[in-house]
Amino acid sequence: MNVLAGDRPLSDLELEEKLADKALDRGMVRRLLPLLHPVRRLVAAVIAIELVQVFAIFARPLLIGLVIDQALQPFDAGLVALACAGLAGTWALRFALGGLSQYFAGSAATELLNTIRSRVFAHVQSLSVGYFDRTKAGRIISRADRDVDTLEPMLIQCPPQFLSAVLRLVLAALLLWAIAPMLLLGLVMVVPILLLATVAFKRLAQRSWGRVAENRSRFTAHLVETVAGVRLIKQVGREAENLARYRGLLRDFNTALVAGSARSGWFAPFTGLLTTAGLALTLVIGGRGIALGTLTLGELTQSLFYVFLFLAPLQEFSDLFERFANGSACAQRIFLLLDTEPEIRDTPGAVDLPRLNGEIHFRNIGFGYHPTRPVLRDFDLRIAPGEVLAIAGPTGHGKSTLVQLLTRFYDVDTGAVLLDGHDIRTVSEASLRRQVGVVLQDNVLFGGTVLDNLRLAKPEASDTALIEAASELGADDVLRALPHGYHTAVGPLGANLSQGQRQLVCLVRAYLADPVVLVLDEATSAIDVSTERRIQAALRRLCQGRTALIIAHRLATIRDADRIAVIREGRIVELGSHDRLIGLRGAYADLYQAYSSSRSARPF
Ligand SMILES: Nc1ncnc2c1ncn2[C@@H]1O[C@H](COP(=O)(O)OP(=O)(O)OP(=O)(O)O)[C@@H](O)[C@H]1O
Repeated sequence: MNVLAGDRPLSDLELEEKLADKALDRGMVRRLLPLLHPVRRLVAAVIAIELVQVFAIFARPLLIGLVIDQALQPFDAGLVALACAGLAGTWALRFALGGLSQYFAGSAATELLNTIRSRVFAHVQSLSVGYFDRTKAGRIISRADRDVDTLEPMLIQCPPQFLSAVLRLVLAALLLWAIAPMLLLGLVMVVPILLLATVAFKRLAQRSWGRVAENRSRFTAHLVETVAGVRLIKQVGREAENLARYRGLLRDFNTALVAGSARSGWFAPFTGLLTTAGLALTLVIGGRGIALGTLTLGELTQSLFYVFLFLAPLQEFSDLFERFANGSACAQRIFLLLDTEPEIRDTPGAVDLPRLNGEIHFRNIGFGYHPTRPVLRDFDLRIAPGEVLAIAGPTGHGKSTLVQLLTRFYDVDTGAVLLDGHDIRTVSEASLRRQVGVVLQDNVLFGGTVLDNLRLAKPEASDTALIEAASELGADDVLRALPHGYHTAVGPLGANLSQGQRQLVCLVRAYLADPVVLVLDEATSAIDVSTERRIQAALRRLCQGRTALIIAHRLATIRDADRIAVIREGRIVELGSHDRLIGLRGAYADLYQAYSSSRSARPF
């Protein structure tokens, strides 16, 4: 587990991510736009409201200019009152439309985020087991959760704000031009400096926020691993080291955040400086206009408002770009996840597996999780229909790998896995999973009651049918004795149940699914003698009439098996019944002897 491993080189996947960053940047906008399609009407409504607000904003300087030039000398109370009412009206409009705009934006955000979340979720679920073996859970969670959240400001808030800013900029420029072209020309001098700075800023910010998001996913991944492995961490007393590693990751995150913020931080004061310069220029040019009689006081006052309205959008661009940079960095990471293809998927002509007799053939298999480290070599094993075959052997020699291959969680490198002569790569995954039942060591249960978990295997079954199946397998009295019997909530991943109870639920679940081929990786942890007996009885009943491949850790299971295959370094070294293998006095006899002398319930 990486929680305990400390620093490690980047995995292939992470390197791949870094390389992919650049390539994705180009096509990203093209890929983001379709995401807005379902909420386009809501976004259009927000944009329309923003634009109406812009006109309300521009009415204010016009009204103030009007009062200064035409209602003060001589004083015209009617015009002043009218202008005041107009000003009040613009604010009332702002409040009313502000609420409406929030409502539309909120609805669009909810719909958009739910769509993206569901898409990411569905995609994650479709990925092959190998991806989850290689990728930290926290990294996936960070993408599906926080990265998706970060898309919302970019996709929903940025477009209306951007358009509003552009409109304010253009209108202010036109009005300044209309009052006195010189006023606009003076201001325009600062624009190229601002544009250049904005482009440079966007580049810097995007890189910085990409780094921030990556560092965030690292410490989330560490947190998720710690939660999953908390028992192990406590057991080996590595809390302090683990905390130190977490702090290190937080430090990296904060360093990236501070660097990102520092880079973003200079932009606002810089644009503020340009605004002040713009105001000063307007005052100088406008003051001269008043002195020459080409400009009225009301027009100069209006112009000062327009300077703000012209330059404020340029400042807002910094915030918009920051959100865009942050959002696009997250979008890249989400697209990278969405672009990850499942390694195992149905081939184009995949057919449904017909009802099997149950013959399994591992035909000259070669396989390794990494190309340079083979786990199984020239592995050839035939299991007859209805036969129960136990696999025994030292740890790490490839027993569970056979399960991974038979269930097609991984594909073989060479050779083939055949079921009744069908290469499992040529049949549909769904039909394969229907006929190959699996009970794995970790005995995973989902939140809900015992009945909910049993029903996973047979959704249409009544409660009575589910309980009947448990009785047939001899698990009824154990499950009935739970605090609320079959209605007991099993807790997260079945944590409220003992290991033995969990195992029984899983065996009943497999029984209900009624597969032709059963693959069982026996749990290794200790359980009490009476539960152990029940499990053995349930197992015997479960195997009746099915072909069973059992990674056996218990003596009783091995003895009950029709044949035993002993595996060493990915090859079969002995194959036969218990009595025959004992007679050989070879590897199996040694393993058996080791068990007998240790008197442990789990020799292998
Ligand atoms: N997902 C994986 N990615 C990379 N290597 C793996 C993976 N799973 C297993 N291995 C490696 O493959 C080899 C065989 O593992 P396997 O789980 O098949 O052993 P096993 O005989 O079932 O052991 P055990 O009795 O302890 O369960 C081991 O060296 C193991 O480290």
